[in-house]
Amino acid sequence: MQKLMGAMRKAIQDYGMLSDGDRVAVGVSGGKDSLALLAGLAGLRDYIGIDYQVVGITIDMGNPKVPTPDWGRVEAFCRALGVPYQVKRTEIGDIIFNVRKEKNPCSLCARMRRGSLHDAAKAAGCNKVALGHHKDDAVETFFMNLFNEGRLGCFQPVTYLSRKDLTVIRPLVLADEFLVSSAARRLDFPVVKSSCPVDGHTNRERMKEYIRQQERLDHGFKDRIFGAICRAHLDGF
Ligand SMILES: Nc1ncnc2c1ncn2[C@@H]1O[C@H](COP(=O)(O)OP(=O)(O)OP(=O)(O)O)[C@@H](O)[C@H]1O
Repeated sequence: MQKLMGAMRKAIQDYGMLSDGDRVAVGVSGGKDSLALLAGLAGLRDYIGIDYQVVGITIDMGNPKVPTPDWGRVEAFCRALGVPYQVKRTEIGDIIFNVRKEKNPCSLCARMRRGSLHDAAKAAGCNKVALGHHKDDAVETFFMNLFNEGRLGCFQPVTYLSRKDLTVIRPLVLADEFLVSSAARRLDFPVVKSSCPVDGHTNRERMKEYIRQQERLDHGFKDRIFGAICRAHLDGF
C-alpha cells in the first residue's frame, strides 16, 4: 500500500489535484481500483499536508434481473477508514438492459452512471470527484481511441466540469494496475463482484488482452506508451 500511496501522492502533487478545503467524493464501484483509491485518499489525509475531506459514494445500478450487490462490507470498510459512505439507488441497469435492450450498452451506461455520481457528489457538498483509473486504464483508453476512432486521446488526470462546477480527479493515474491488485489482495479489500451482464466481454477487455500480449513479446511496452502520453502532454498528462 505504501508504494501505491507514493504513486498517488506524486500524481496529486504533479497535477495539483487537491487543495485545502476540498471535499472529495470517491466513486466506489466495489472493484479493487476504487477501493484502493478510497483507502489511499483516506490514508494520505494524515501526511500529505493538505486539509481535505473524503466521502465514498456508490451508484447502485439497479438491474432487477441480477441480484443487488451487498454493499455492507464496503460500508464497514469506509467506517474503519473514517469515511462517510452512501449508496445511491438508480434504475440505470434496468433502463439500459431491460427497457432499451442496448446492443452496445457501455458508453450510455458510463454516461448515465457518471451523471448520477456527479449529482450525488454535489448533493453531498463535494467540489471534487475522484475516479479509480490507473496507468493501465490510461494506456488501454489511448489504444481504444487510436484503433477504434483513429485519434490520439486519453482521459485527463484533472478535468473541470463547468456546467456542474465540479472537478474530476484521477489520483491513481501514475500507479500500475499490479500495485493496486497486490494492495487489494494483501489488505483483503472487500471487493464486490461486478453485477454487470457484459462484464469481461467488453472492448476494453480485448484491449487489455492486446496490451498483455504486446508486453509479453516486448517487455516495457506499456511503460513506453505511457511515457509517450506524458511527454506529449496528451490531454493534460
Ligand atoms: N457504480 C459505481 N458507483 C460509483 N463509482 C463508480 C461506479 N462504477 C464506476 N465508478 C467509478 O468510475 C471508475 C471507473 O469505472 P470502471 O467501470 O472503468 O471501473 P474499473 O476500472 O473496473 O475500476 P473498479 O475496480 O473500481 O471497478 C471506478 O474506478 C470508480 O471510481
